[in-house]
Amino acid sequence: MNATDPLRADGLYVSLGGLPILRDVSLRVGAGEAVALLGGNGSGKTTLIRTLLGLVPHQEGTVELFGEAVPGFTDWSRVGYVPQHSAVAVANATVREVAASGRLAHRRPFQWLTRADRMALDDALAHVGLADRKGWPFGALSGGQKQRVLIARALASQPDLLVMDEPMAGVDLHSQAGLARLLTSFARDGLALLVVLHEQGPLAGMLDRTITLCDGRVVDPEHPTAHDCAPATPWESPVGLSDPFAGAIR
Ligand SMILES: Nc1ncnc2c1ncn2[C@@H]1O[C@H](COP(=O)(O)OP(=O)(O)OP(=O)(O)O)[C@@H](O)[C@H]1O
Repeated sequence: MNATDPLRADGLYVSLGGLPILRDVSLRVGAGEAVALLGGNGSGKTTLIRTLLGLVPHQEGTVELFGEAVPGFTDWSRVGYVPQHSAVAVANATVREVAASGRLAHRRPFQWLTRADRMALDDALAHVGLADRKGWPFGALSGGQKQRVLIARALASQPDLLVMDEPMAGVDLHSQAGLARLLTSFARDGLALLVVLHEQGPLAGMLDRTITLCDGRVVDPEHPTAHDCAPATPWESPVGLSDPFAGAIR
């Protein structure tokens, strides 16, 4: 265990709207480590990463980024965050403007982009294969392209820790494989990665560990059945029809 791990959380409890959402959650991500956060719908994955980034307050426990307690941590240029793209609505901004917001923690307010800013931006957009879409309105992109812009935004900050919430959602298989190769090379250079996934998919080969949440708790890999968190069974029609619209009035 290293006191300056990019990310550490111990004994986190979080409630929202009076309901317990996270219970006694502890985890760490070391430099160069790639960790996947798995779990069913509503198990608390998004709440956990938002708590780790100080966006949701925790009632008990501790969070540390690079050895500094959250809240109180200030060096946000070291942290990249890719939210679910559906959570971002900036229809009138261009692709470049959205990606440039990833450089804010490096810059003074109201200053032009420096050469270093422009190079980091161009690199990030090239990495996600969107260099030729710089001037497009963000709102005109497909869901998968938006997701890639948000990844570029996080990469533009040249982070030491990258936290991603379902980055592959809506991204086509070819781009997923490209992103997996990119993240593998960044991890080799020391990037710490925490990524929420529904399935490991193309990232499986680069993951060092997985952490599974069930009902707001980390599932103990030694006793995985301690809570009833079997994967959800496929949806079945109550009348036994395989096509959910088969009984609709036409
Ligand atoms: N602001 C809120 N107020 C009350 N309850 C909330 C709030 N945000 C989330 N929750 C609840 O917390 C639980 C965990 O939600 P969360 O979004 O963290 O799960 P998740 O594992 O990311 O789910 P999914 O895979 O479907 O995205 C859910 O039951 C959700 O309804």
